[in-house]
Amino acid sequence: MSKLGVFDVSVRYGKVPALNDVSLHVEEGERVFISGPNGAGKSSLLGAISGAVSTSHGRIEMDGDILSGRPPEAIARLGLSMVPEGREIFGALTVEENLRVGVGIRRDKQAIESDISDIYDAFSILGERRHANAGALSGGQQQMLAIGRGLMTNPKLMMVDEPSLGLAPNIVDQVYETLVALQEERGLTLLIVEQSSARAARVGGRMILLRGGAVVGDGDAAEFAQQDLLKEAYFGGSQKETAQ
Ligand SMILES: Nc1ncnc2c1ncn2[C@@H]1O[C@H](COP(=O)(O)OP(=O)(O)OP(=O)(O)O)[C@@H](O)[C@H]1O
Repeated sequence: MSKLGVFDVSVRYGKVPALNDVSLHVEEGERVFISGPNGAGKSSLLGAISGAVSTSHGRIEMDGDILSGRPPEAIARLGLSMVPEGREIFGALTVEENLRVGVGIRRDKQAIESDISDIYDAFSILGERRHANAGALSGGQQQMLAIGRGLMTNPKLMMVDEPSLGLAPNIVDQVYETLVALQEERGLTLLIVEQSSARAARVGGRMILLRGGAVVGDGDAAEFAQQDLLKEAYFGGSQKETAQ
């Protein structure tokens, strides 16, 4: 049984189709990048899995439990965590208050403090700034906080929507390095929206390419990066879709 199974899922916004019969499987402990041009349906896919977006067709399962039709809180309780695009941290709350926002759903209250200290170990800047308002953090620090908050529900599967967005390349390196280390430590399964095949190849993992609401590719991120480099060499920057 796969960790995550998406079976023929469609999403529509009124008359606008966003996903058309998408099927994919993610195995336990895998790191899978979802890539594709703007409007391909990447955020809609993550929204459908997390329960934030309704599906018009199909079925989604995690560890054999059917997620489709359940509200986001119930899906979070089953062990799925979502780090949204734009991070959605609470600027007027402190770093530590942000980390504690989602912990109400946890049953293992005694593990909360040790998880907070693990997050401060992984992202030391968050520990140093634990009493600062989150709104005063840099973009990279806010991304680290969003990931930290995503981990506070002790998920089995974490989805991260465009962690690179708006960050300088060296900060993106730092965010990914820690994300990969945390994944290995915790045996997490990761699904990450990442536009850059080159970046995904450097981090390493599998890549699923969406276009027009459909899966048009599934393989090693390094192969996609290679194809994008070739396309760029032949056609120049105008043909690039996933290379950056
Ligand atoms: N709330 C909404 N209402 C109407 N249409 C929407 C809504 N959200 C997304 N869409 C449309 O659904 C399609 C897929 O959008 P989605 O945001 O899932 O793609 P994406 O690959 O994540 O794009 P981006 O990289 O720009 O974030 C697009 O045509 C988009 O315009």
